[in-house]
Amino acid sequence: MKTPVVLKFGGSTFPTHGAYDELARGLDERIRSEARPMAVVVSAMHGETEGLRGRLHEVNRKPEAATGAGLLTTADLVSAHLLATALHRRGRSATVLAGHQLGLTTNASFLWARVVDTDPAPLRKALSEHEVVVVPGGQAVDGEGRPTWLGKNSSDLSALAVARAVGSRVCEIHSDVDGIYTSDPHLISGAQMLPRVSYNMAALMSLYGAKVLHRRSVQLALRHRIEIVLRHNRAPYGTGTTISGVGTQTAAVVFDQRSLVLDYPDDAHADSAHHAFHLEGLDTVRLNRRPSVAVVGGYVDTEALQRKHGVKAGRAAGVPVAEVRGSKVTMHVAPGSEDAVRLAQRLHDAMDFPAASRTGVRVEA
Ligand SMILES: Nc1ncnc2c1ncn2[C@@H]1O[C@H](COP(=O)(O)OP(=O)(O)O)[C@@H](O)[C@H]1O
Ligand SMILES: N[C@@H](CC(=O)OP(=O)(O)O)C(=O)O
Repeated sequence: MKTPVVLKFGGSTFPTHGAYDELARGLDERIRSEARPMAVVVSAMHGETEGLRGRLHEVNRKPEAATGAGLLTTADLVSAHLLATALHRRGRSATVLAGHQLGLTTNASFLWARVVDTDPAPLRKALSEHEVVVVPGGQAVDGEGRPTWLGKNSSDLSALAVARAVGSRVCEIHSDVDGIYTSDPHLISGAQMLPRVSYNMAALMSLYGAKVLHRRSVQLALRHRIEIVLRHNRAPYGTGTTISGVGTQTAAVVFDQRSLVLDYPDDAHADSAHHAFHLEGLDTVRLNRRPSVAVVGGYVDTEALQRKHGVKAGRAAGVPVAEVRGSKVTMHVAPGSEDAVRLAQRLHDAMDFPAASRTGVRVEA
């Protein structure tokens, strides 16, 4: 079998049901030109996962984690089947490999599970029998076969896990932006696309909230030397950033309006909270100039987690904005999410980017 192509399409690809046929058309053309089997990881339609979370909490305000994982991951499964059926309509042979069929086994940390074992056999078999294998992002199972979730926005991680399992040297991640920019291009004017970014810089930027890439997916790529190519999710699927071992020193202003800084009475309390969040598999940053922890990306019940670990609850202090200059990061804290955008714009305006690269910014909303 030829080495499969591994592609991921994020939730922003599917604003409407018509988008499944549009993508099926693009994949159909690619199969015709490349004649290689294709593994396509897809995320849930925009808003579906959070819609399910809302429904879950309406029925039970404190659901068990295993139930959360079982329910929330179904949104991506719906998306996978919609893409498969769109491909069938175009005469392509496609199948869906859900979490329980995929060969990814995780620990039992149901909502932020970590992969502990990968069996490539199911993927290889499916790829030898079908032109396209569609994989719902974020899904896996624990050692007892119970559904687990790799966490919020974890389809990128699924894509890298699939690339690793099938031996692909490249994984293409498609989103509503064509690459990593010097700041969120939808919020910060003058943000510039970075054509080549090193694994370390990409991991650092995603740790501080550049949500175009999931941090653990970059770590997996680095460990197995898989190149990540970021592309736009609409035809002609323009390529922006390539992430590999090579990349120039970068300046950037990174933030996510959902992130939160928690202040603690002293360093010891902040350290315990940071440790507790880490044990839960969450991305948190311990600020070094104050007894605080930044919980990056939101969607976390920080109070419940602190209670679970017997940690004194931190006080919400605002939204972290990271000023990155090479490997040096300065953390700023904005009082609210709108202030974070204004602060990020000011910091970005003050950065000295070469004039030539101010042109050529490609963002399609
Ligand atoms: N530095 C950055 N570079 C590029 N995109 C960024 C950056 N910081 C934040 N983003 C945001 O990441 C978004 C893409 O990630 P995401 O919403 O998870 O897409 P998808 O649903 O396709 O997976 C973009 O719409 C952009 O607003
Ligand atoms: N169900 C996932 C889908 C996902 O990973 O999203 P995206 O690829 O769009 O970031 C989530 O909402 O977390």
